[in-house]
Amino acid sequence: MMRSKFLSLLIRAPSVCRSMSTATKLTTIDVNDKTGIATLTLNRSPINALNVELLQDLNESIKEIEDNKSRGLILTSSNDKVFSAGLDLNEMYRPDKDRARLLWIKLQDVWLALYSCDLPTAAAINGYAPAGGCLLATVCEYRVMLPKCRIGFNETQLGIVPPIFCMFNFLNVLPRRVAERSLSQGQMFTTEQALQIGLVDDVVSSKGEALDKCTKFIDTFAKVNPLARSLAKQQFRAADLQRFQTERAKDLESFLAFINHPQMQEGLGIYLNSLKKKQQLNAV
Ligand SMILES: CCCCC/C=C\C/C=C\CC/C=C/CC(=O)SCCNC(=O)CCNC(=O)[C@H](O)C(C)(C)COP(=O)(O)OP(=O)(O)OC[C@H]1O[C@@H](n2cnc3c(N)ncnc32)[C@H](O)[C@@H]1OP(=O)(O)O
Repeated sequence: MMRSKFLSLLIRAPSVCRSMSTATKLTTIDVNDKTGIATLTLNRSPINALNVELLQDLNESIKEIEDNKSRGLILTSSNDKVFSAGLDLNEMYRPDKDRARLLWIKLQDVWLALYSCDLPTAAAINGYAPAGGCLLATVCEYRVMLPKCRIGFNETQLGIVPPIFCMFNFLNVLPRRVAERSLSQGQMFTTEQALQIGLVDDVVSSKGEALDKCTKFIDTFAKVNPLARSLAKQQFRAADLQRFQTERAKDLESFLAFINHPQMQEGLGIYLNSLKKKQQLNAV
């Protein structure tokens, strides 16, 4: 009797989360001991702009989660309004050349690590996800998003050619025609539009609900052999990965040439200024 009561208490005990990363990092990992699923949280205040250090921490966290044999990976943000603002424009404006090179290499590494990740991946998009933010969300296999946010690749609106990995992500998620049009127009979608075109799988009203939906998605693989699942995923993605490896060095040089172009620098300065001005206007 005592034993069965003890057992039932154990069964009903709330799930316990273990933290795997140190507090000094710009990412945190929480592994739910009950589900075995790791939640990887972007934690660079104020807007999770992707600088060298955040990308480095993301790479290390993804590896840590894979090495610890988690059952799945959920990507989210600690900010309740912004999932990620994309690349940190300050790393590209009047750049330190070595850091700019490192920035792009680390972005490529993060994309590669998530695109080829052995685990099922899901994004709980709890805020705005422009450009690099959209890259992180769409590299995952499943997405849920909070209402009244925006997501998309706005690169062409900024005069930037979206790199090939943006195209791979969109082609995995959207019909080809929609992917091509939205990338070439630099469209930003509202949450509701994103749901309508299939850019996100579901809309939820809170971050907690987003994490629950992502957990449920990862649970759909519970009875599937992990090796078979992972190899099936690799099979779908192999051609993109091969093309990426062939073009990665050229992609890096194009990025560096592009951001070092005087016109691009002028445009970036104006854009950064307009973002700051927006805040000044809000304060008036
Ligand atoms: C085949 C071969 C091809 C090779 C390819 C070749 C070349 C490719 C070349 C280049 C590719 C470069 C790719 C770039 C991808 C990117 O990710 S670029 C980044 C795009 N991101 C944006 O445009 C987002 C802009 N920001 C916003 O829309 C809003 O800030 C927000 C995210 C919606 C948040 O709004 P919120 O109201 O909460 O905050 P604020 O707007 O007040 O911002 C706070 C603070 O942060 C500054 N800021 C905003 N975004 C960025 C950013 N991305 N980087 C750095 N700083 C940013 C903003 O200025 C405020 O600053 P403060 O006033 O000083 O506090």
